Amino acid sequence: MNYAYDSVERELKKDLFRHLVRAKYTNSSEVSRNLITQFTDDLDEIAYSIWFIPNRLIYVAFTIFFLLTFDFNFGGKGTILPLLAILLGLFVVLLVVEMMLFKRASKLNLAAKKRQEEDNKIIYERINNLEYIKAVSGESYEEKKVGRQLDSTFRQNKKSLWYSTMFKAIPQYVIIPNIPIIFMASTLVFYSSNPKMGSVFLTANFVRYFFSVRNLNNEVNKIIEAMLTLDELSSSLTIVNESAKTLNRRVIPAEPSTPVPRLPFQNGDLIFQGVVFAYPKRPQQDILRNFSFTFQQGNIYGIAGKNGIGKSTITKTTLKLYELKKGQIFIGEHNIREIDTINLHQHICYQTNRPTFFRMSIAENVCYPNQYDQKDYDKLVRAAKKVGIYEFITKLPQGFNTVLREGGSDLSEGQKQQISAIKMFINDYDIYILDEILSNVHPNLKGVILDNIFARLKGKTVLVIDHHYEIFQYVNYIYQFTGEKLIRKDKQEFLENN
Ligand SMILES: Nc1ncnc2c1ncn2[C@@H]1O[C@H](COP(=O)(O)OP(=O)(O)OP(=O)(O)O)[C@@H](O)[C@H]1O
Repeated sequence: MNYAYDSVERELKKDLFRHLVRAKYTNSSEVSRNLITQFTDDLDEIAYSIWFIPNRLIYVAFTIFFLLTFDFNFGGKGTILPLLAILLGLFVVLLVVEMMLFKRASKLNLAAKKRQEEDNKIIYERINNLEYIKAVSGESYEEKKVGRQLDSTFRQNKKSLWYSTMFKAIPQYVIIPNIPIIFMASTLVFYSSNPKMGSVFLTANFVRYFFSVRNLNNEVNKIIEAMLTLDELSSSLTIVNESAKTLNRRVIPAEPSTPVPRLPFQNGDLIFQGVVFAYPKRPQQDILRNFSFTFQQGNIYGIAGKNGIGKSTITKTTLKLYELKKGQIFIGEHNIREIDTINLHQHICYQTNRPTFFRMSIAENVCYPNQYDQKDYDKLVRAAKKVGIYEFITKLPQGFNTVLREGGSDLSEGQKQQISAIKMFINDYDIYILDEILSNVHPNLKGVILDNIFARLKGKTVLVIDHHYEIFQYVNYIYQFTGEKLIRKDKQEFLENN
């Protein structure tokens, strides 16, 4: 009874978490992006809708016309011409300043929009795959970091909003409204010489000033509103972060129902360029320290190294389970940062001594994240035979359709490793990472399975990480990992001495 109640509660929490992460985060980020885009577009539109240059030229024409109706010889101290020249000069200066600010504002807006789009792309990708990552690897995938990144995007958005406001609104609503004031002041000087025309001119400028100020007021309100909305979104994000922390984090398998199209890779070279990496929990302790290396397609690399040196970390960074501190990782010409995580995992076969299983059938599990197709059944049978698990599966009541318990707790460790190895035969990957595979399989059987596996992996990029060096007889090169570099070892000598 209690158990049932607990599980219902757990399901609800999972749902809530899913909702918070998927819907809320994504939504907030999108709202913020739309807000910025709409706001900057609004400013553009307003700026152009008031005629920009023609509007200012009309001011000049009117000013000249009105001034010409006044006494040329104002007080015998000179002619109208110097005054006209000053007014025109002032006008040109204002126009140039305005145009410069406008240009700067447009540039800033464009940069802000571009940055926003890039940020969003990365954030969406990470959020959308959060559960997937947890499901396939059990890695926490830096939820807190995603939250922090979102917060900083918000702060940046707010900053760019301020910039665009300063650069666009100042010329628009501070300089331009004040031009009528300048005109009004200059009119007053001549008012006595032609009160009738002076009154008309003063009224016209006053009306213009009134509308400008009213416009300014509306726009300021709009800016304040935008700022408040961003603040609200920002605090709702904090709530999401807090809730996420307290919720049950149990792994939920990502839906394998949407087939992700495979991205064509030119080649399967795996390239590390100046990679610096530390786990988010211990940010000061760099595990990969300026690590650069190219694993070439067609070669099998054996990687040895003492415990905790960072061999598996090479794998985790390749699978994009974490963000790098510095540097880049490429597959062929593609920076993995640009590749969707699920898509990336369709190119990399990651085999470990602790494989993950979901509460779904054996067939579905070994095809994941691709979908199992009935017509692949024969392939499945052939693969199961190659890894020595066919007999066992056929004895199960539903064979390959037997649904496993979450984590595969109804299988022995060796059986889990054998079933997981089926993946290498039914899917076609570019890169294979074999991290202490088949460690629980009986040595006699393990030898046969390894023969089959390495026969299958010809022409691929293969990394073999292991402390049981017998497996290194299958590799082309042996390297010792130090955290900074891979040091080449003589294969024969290594196998003889270890
Ligand atoms: N999720 C994690 N958070 C924090 N530190 C971690 C995490 N995973 C691994 N580490 C640390 O990173 C270092 C490298 O771990 P890694 O698993 O890459 O080593 P390894 O060379 O594969 O070791 P082994 O041969 O024992 O499997 C270790 O010191 C480990 O304690």
